[in-house]
Amino acid sequence: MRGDANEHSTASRAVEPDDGDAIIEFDRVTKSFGDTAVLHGIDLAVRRGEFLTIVGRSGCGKTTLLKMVNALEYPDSGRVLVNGEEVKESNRVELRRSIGYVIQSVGLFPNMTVGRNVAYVPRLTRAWSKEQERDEVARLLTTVGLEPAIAPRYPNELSGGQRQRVGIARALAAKPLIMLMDEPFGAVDEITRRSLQDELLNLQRRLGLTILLVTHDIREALKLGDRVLVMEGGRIAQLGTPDELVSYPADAFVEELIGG
Ligand SMILES: Nc1ncnc2c1ncn2[C@@H]1O[C@H](COP(=O)(O)OP(=O)(O)OP(=O)(O)O)[C@@H](O)[C@H]1O
Repeated sequence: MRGDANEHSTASRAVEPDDGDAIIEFDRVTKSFGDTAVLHGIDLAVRRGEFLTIVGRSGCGKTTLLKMVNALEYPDSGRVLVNGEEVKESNRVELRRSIGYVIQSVGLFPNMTVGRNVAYVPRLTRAWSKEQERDEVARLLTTVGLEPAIAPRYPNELSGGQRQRVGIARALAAKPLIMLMDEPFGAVDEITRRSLQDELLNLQRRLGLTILLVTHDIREALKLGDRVLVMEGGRIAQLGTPDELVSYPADAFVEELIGG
């Protein structure tokens, strides 16, 4: 999708919510917490198989936007649709199981081995037989660049980068079509971060995943995103390909972000 000649040619044009290929749609979504308005009428369509990165200052509403996709937050007005179905009307448990969610801080279950962590959702849904479980866990650990031999270890016996990889393997185990990632590489060193980014890009292309990834790091957003959503104060400042953002920043805020 990156570099696609059919990509939107204007720098700040949002995809229309009725885009036929959309897997996630936001339709005039607003959200407040008490007196604080956090999202102001967000219109957004994320395409199937798209890697969308979301960037913006702290508190601009990135996490809230992400949480609306897996029903951790609901809009005050407007609609969020996943696969054409309104999130508000969906079965929350099924929806969450079908969407991978990777966040920086709350990671793995500390009292479970790596293997049990990875197999968590398939165990709940009895998707794997006992024999299958060992093979699938090994395959997933290998997929995210880990030795299958770490399966019996506990999370506190791993490095931060290894834990992040296990978190991604756990999310992948549920065979999600959508992955929501909130600062997934925030706590790892620069070299590990780059290698995790590269592996994630490979995985996304190989599996055709739709990924929404929140980051503070504009370089990460430009590297990973087919499109980048820049948020400012609960609004979309710009939505465009990395090239569009760099060549045609929509306003001074985006320009400063890119420049930095
Ligand atoms: N459950 C909540 N109750 C009250 N206020 C909340 C709640 N969740 C978020 N907020 C507020 O909403 C605003 C947006 O929060 P959000 O987490 O979406 O921002 P963010 O862009 O992800 O920030 P950061 O980059 O710091 O994670 C902030 O002012 C935050 O304090």
